[in-house]
Amino acid sequence: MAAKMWIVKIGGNIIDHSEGLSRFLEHFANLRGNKILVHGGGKIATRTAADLGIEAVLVEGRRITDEAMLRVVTMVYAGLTNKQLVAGLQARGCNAIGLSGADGNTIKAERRPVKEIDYGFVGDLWPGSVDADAIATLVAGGFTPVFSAITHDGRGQLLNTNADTIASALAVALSAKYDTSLVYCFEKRGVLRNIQDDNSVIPEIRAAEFEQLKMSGVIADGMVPKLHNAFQAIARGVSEVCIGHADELCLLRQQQFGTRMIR
Ligand SMILES: Nc1ncnc2c1ncn2[C@@H]1O[C@H](COP(=O)(O)OP(=O)(O)O)[C@@H](O)[C@H]1O
Ligand SMILES: CC(=O)N[C@@H](CCC(=O)OP(=O)(O)O)C(=O)O
Repeated sequence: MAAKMWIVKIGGNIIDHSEGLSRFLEHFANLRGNKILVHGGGKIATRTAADLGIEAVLVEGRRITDEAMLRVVTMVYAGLTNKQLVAGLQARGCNAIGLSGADGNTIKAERRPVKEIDYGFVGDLWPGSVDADAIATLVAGGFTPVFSAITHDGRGQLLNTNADTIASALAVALSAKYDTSLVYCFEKRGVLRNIQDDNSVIPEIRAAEFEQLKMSGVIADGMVPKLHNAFQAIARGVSEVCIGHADELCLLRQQQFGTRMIR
């Protein structure tokens, strides 16, 4: 039987709160089996850009990334945030190694083609984007990779890539080698039937129900692309995808964590 691999993604709201982040890092460090952490940090990038007099523009949840914004997101995601997470995990006995997609050529992207909107230096992934062999070598060496939302095109250009998409692509690629679970951690207890009610967690969502929940407005905003990535992963062979609160990561093993996606 293939060895277990957990791909865990944390969103910007968790990274932004030091106490919640400490609790999450503790849970993640204690998670048994092979594991990879993927992080965003969108809120911090927006704040840092504002401090530098650069306005953030997001279209359908994707950041328009001109040269100045690329410098900011590279500094924030691949720099400060990544290194703080790595240091936090090292302090908890987890041998983390921080990576962008350029490091070890682990994740290659293509600049998003200009249609109605020019997103600038935003990278899209394709099925061959992830070098699963390179990542497996690090994992076999005892390292826990921590991926930021920065990739490259292989021709010297760094690109900003949505962290949920990176997590999904990693899970799909690593499914060929491991029994892979993809876990999205955020600040709510799962996909909620009523966004005002933290106890209205929907335990399971089937692919067929996703459209219906979107149409009725139960699922909105950032949850739409997140679930799209989740179902794409399931459709492409990932064993398990779930979404829940960063504080409840310890419930994963008991299968009591948040919302589970079903094919
Ligand atoms: N039904 C829902 N259940 C939970 N969250 C939802 C739902 N519909 C919309 N959302 C919103 O989706 C957000 C998560 O998406 P996003 O902000 O992109 O997450 P992250 O930055 O953590 O990856 C939540 O903060 C919440 O406001
Ligand atoms: C292209 C694009 O939009 N990239 C994202 C990458 C960070 C991210 O995904 O962060 P969260 O998980 O905190 O949202 C951005 O710059 O916001």
